[in-house]
Amino acid sequence: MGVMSKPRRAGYARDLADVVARVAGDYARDKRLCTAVAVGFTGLAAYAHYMTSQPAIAEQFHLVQEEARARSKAKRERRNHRTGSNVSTIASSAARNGTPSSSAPASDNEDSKHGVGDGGKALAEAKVAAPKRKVAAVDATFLKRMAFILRIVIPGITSREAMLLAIQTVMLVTRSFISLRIARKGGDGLQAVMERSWKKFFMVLGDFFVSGVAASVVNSALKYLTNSITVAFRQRLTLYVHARYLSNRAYYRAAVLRVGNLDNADQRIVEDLNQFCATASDLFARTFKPLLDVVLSTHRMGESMGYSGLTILYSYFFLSGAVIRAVSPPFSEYIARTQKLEGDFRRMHSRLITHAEEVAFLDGARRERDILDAKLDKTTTWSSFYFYLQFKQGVIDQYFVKYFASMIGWPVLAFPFLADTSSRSAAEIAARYRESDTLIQSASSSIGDLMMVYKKLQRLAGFTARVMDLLEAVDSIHDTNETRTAGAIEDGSNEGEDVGAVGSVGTMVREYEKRTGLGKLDGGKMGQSGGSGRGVIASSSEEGVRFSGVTVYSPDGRLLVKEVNLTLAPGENLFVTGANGAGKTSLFRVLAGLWEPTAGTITRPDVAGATDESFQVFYVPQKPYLVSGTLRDQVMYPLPGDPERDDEVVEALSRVNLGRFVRTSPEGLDRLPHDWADVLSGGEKQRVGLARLYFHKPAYAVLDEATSAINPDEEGAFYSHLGTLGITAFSIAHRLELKRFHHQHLHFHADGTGGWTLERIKGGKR
Ligand SMILES: Nc1ncnc2c1ncn2[C@@H]1O[C@H](COP(=O)(O)OP(=O)(O)OP(=O)(O)O)[C@@H](O)[C@H]1O
Repeated sequence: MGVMSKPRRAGYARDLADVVARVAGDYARDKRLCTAVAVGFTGLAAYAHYMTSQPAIAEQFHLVQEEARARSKAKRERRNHRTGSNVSTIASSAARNGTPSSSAPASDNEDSKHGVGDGGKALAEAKVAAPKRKVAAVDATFLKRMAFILRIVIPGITSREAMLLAIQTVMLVTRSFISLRIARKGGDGLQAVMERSWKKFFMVLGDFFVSGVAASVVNSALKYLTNSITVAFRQRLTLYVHARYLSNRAYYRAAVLRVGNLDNADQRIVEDLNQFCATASDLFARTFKPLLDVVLSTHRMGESMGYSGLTILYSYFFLSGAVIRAVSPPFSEYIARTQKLEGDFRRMHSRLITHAEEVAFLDGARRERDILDAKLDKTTTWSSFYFYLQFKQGVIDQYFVKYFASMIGWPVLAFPFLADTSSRSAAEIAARYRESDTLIQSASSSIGDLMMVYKKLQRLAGFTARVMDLLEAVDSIHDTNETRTAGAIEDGSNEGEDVGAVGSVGTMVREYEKRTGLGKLDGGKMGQSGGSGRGVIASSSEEGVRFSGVTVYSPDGRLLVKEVNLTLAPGENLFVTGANGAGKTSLFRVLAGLWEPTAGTITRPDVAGATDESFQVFYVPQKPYLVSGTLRDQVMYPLPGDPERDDEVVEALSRVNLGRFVRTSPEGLDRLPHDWADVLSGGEKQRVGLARLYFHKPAYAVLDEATSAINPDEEGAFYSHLGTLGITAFSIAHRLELKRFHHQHLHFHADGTGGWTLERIKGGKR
């Protein structure tokens, strides 16, 4: 290319300045537009300034910057220590900076509470050694996670989900072909008008009529299929989680013992899984269709106007896409955080519903409102910040993907026609121009859609992180429990019926971790519950229960009871006393297998016919749990209601003086109020607990202040009936009058040394 002469360059510059001045002048003459723009922009700028200068939102900017700094520092350090021993950098630097680590929010600190004596030390070591969870981002980790989740939601090529995806693929192809035909017919219609051919015009019209019908069916079908895929994915994934969350008491370990760092499990299972599935199935349609449209329209345009202009257009898209992705904030991570805040807010409302009566009695509405408002404030502050970032990013996205792209597309479209020296008729050129115009617009908007897929991907990555955290947590909680079950409790009676099915999934998760090198959650590695888990719970063919040197710590590491030795023959009732918080219930948590003893051995007999631990040691608390269901369901819980056993249910209810509930209600045992907890008085709730005990007739029952709200006159009859049913009672109580129904008395000193005394009760009767 020759060097341009000076006067020529000056001429071009003058022309350019002239064009700019004319465009500006033309714009300025459009008074209405200018006024609207000036007013709108001023309002927007004022609002944005007001929002971003709010201290809470300004604080968010600060925190996010700090986090980004901490993250890149951690990344650098990880690169330096590829061996991976020093992996807690994000958390520690975030903590130093006073910022939460989004990957393991708040719960990092909570974990340290689980340390228990030696066990606590082991936990701390496990925590340091455990690889840090990755933050949500569209990267290799995301792809591995997606591949893993997809294996769950699409279990095989003959599955319903695979079929649905196949039908959707065919529909998407059909939709693209219809679009092509409509573009061609648009050009043909113009040609018919220019040639003044009625016949051709009506043929085009007829074609539009048919294509329109086909397009509307296909469009609706695509929406329907996307929704169906969402539902099918959700069902698979939620069943998968339920199978693990509700086996081996994983829900208890997660909720009460905080194993697995699983916050807001309810929100994750109900909301996040659904959102993930909806985003994933939508993404498929939104990626596949534009991709196909681009390929097909490029091919068609290439035929009519050559490929060189298209190459320029596509290079532009490629480059601007890379730039947009580079300057985009980490929205995936922000979505995960939004979900967490929403979950926290929702949990506070659930608590209010659950404890409505206590709050009302205490007139705690004001305090509750403050708590709820504070949570709302956190959520809305974050959302305002998040949407502001989205707005800023949206301006860049819109301009480069939509408007600047059309500016490049136009000359690409027009040049080949401007330079056309062939003998084609004007009508034919107009028809092809119109067709190419439609195609280039559709290709540009498809590429725009594809570039915007990164946004969807970020959204998906955010939900994927939440979902994968959930899957890893339920798996790790389940696994530690499984190991414990296999190693410590030898009777195998607590194997749930679905454990087999779950086992294969557990293997999948482990394989996934091995393959990907992605670590489990810290809590999962800890292998602890209430104690450090050095003790053993064993079953034997001997009768009775024996505690040998049993030591129990609380989950927050306090010694509750040290080296308890105690043997109880069947039918020998134990009376347990001690100050509040002494550890009375905890000893029986250990007996029931909820917690592990830190040291010692608990031996309990194999109970014939017992299919679950809860049937060996039946727990009756001061405020029994009332399941959602009928009166029959209350008594038969945890078994499902079975009308064939109504006689037994009625007998149990009559024994605890609740027979009138059956007699006075027309629905009898089928009575189903909104919530039994609102219907029954405190004493009646306790009676339901006792009726449940009579119905199940377990070998052992822990009665934890179970008769505190019942007339003391009835307690003699109660203990005597337990004897008749062959139930051995461990009674935790503060009222010494109960002592006479027992044979041994265990007293906890509650002095921090784990001290206790055991005495035989003279003349204890049943
Ligand atoms: N999930 C838990 N996490 C942390 N600490 C716990 C947990 N469960 C119980 N504890 C603590 O363990 C200690 C013993 O609790 P436990 O319920 O055994 O007391 P208790 O003797 O039955 O008391 P009370 O007579 O008041 O019912 C208490 O200090 C309690 O705070």
